[in-house]
Amino acid sequence: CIFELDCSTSTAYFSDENLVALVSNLFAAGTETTASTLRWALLLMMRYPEVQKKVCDEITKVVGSAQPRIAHRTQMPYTDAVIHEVQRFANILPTSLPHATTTDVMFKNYYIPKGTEVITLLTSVLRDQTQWEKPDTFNPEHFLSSTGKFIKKEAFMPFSLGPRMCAGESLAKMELFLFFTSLMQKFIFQPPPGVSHLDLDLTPDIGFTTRPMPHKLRAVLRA
Ligand code: HEM
Repeated sequence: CIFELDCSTSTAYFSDENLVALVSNLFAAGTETTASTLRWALLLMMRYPEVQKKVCDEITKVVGSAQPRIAHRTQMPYTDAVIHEVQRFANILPTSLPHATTTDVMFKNYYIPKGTEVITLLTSVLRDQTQWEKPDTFNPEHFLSSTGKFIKKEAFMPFSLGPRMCAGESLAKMELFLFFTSLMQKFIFQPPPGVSHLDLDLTPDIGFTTRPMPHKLRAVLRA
């Protein structure tokens, strides 16, 4: 079970109770995460208008006025890099989910007995100074080669790793691409009148997921 639901009261796999827990978990795991990432994306586009402009230019060139489709992604390295960098920078689940050792483990000279709760810190990888040129700065170039091609990075693991990594990774990636490009195709996002983009505060709010602070934004219809 993930989040707050307790599945320990039923022993049968296919009980109503289990079904309700599973469906609730899917909603909990699948909505807040994607929504928070998109909120970060809009805030970062307001904060970095030059990045937003490049995304819009790529959308105009590749998608035009058509409905964005997942097949467009491979032709849109800049937008792909921006979405990856939003996820890296936003780091929405910094401590992933708690796990427990199923056997006694020796790890880097530490003895961890069976049944010990283990919390992995995804921040330590997503902001690793040895892996990223500017770990604490929003910088889509982290995912771009010198010729503008998208490059995969081993240290990109906002969905965690291993057998219990995020079950919705592919769905989440599709959702992020389609929602983000559809919004950027239709609107330019700007701070409200009188607020400079340089003054936008990127300090995260406090909570189980790392969300941005509440911000006002202006969505101007693109001509
Ligand atoms: C930006 C979006 C998302 C991020 C960053 C994210 C990240 C994560 C992370 C870090 C975990 C914990 C992995 C671990 O325990 O090691 C997780 C688990 C999980 N996620 Fe996601 N997730 C996202 C979207 C989704 C979506 C859209 C769904 C499906 C509707 C989903 C379903 C799940 C489920 C079912 C688990 C538990 C897997 C298990 O315990 O075996 N997630 N997610």
